[in-house]
Amino acid sequence: MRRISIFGATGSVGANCVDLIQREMGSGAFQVVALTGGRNIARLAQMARDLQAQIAVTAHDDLLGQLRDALAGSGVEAAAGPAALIEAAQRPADWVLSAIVGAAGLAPGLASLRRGNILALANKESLVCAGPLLRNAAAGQSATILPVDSEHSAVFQALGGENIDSVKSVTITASGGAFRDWPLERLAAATVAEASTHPNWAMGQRITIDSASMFNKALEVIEAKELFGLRPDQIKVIVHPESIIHAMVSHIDGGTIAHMGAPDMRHAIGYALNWPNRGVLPVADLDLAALGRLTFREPDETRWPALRLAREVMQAGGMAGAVFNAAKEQALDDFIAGRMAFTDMAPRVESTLSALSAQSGFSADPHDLDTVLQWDRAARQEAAI
Ligand SMILES: NC(=O)C1=CN([C@@H]2O[C@H](COP(=O)(O)OP(=O)(O)OC[C@H]3O[C@@H](n4cnc5c(N)ncnc54)[C@H](OP(=O)(O)O)[C@@H]3O)[C@@H](O)[C@H]2O)C=CC1
Ligand SMILES: CC(=O)[C@@H](O)[C@H](O)COP(=O)(O)O
Ligand SMILES: [Mn+2]
Repeated sequence: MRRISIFGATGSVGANCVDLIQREMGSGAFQVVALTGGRNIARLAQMARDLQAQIAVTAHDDLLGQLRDALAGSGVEAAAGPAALIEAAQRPADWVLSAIVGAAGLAPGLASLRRGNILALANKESLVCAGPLLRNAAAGQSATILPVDSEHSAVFQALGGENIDSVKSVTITASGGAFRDWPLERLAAATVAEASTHPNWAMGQRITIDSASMFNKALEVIEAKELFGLRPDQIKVIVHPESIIHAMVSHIDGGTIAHMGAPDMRHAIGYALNWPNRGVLPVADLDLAALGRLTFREPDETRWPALRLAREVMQAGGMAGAVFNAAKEQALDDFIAGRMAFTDMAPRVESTLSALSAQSGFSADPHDLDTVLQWDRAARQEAAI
């Protein structure tokens, strides 16, 4: 029996995980400790009831009353606010899913690693902001970070525990997102609704827009560096519109191992949930003959400047990742609110990186949570319109 907690249970990744757990209810395989959410109180309470969680936590203090009412008579504890999220992360558990969106996922994920749990990490932003902090926390407690992001789960599986020294390069695939085939001159007028439609994956709105701008892939390149200890020049991106191959690991002996599967996050989540074993998952089998062919193309960095920015961020090191992510989150907020054009997001992130680098370089200590959060705040302020 595995004790599990899900941070960001009400989101797209969280709900996929809840779906997998629900299918096992009654088998005694899992005991649910904590489920957390944000504003979707009805969904959080229903999940907590269905999974008989010990505690349900909303990130928002002002929603505690609503959550308590929704859980009345269920026996599930209710709590609210950032401190309650940390307290939930510190509860004894064997496996914790980090699926809050954005840098807000960093502190609970860190608290969970410091408790020595297995952290199944969908929240790529925390590695981009504070990779060394998380890696140190994991090493100090003999805790494990398991990738849940589909490309990184694919790399992990393709590596199969082999020595990273035998790896020549790692290629992660990019669908190209909503605007892959749009004429460049149309992009400035792209609407939020248009950017919020993904060709292959069903995901939350923020990551879907990040796929269209390729900021998602930019974050993932940095995530790959932090997770696998790769040099920046070893990490490649290729546009693969079908999203069937998720990543490829190329070895020094000329062999390349590709990981393939239907674009369904329940594979990567379920792989982490069953690790180090494998279990049957509700994921469609591949039918390659029906697919007919798989296609690939080089990413065009005029269309997707975020990829160049990711390389510059890795080169700069230190707090550049935290600034990059925070500026991107702010620009995304402004795009979603209608204050910024789609094509202004990357220039805004670039100018924020330049401004903060000019002030003090990026050389602060990335091993300290408060310092990371200070840089995050400064970057949001600088990036805001
Ligand atoms: N969706 C996908 O398939 C994939 C997602 N990822 C990564 O996984 C993470 C989650 O993505 P996704 O599921 O799409 O996101 P969603 O927007 O669907 O869900 C986000 C979750 O985080 C909660 N939340 C939002 N803001 C806060 C906050 N400030 N504090 C605490 N909780 C908060 C939401 O609560 P509520 O909705 O109740 O307000 C919800 O539970 C992201 O880091 C993303 O990059 C990685 C690979 C694939
Ligand atoms: C499912 C997943 O892992 C997403 O991060 C996905 O990769 C997004 O698709 P893009 O390749 O369009 O960014
Ligand atoms: Mn991904």
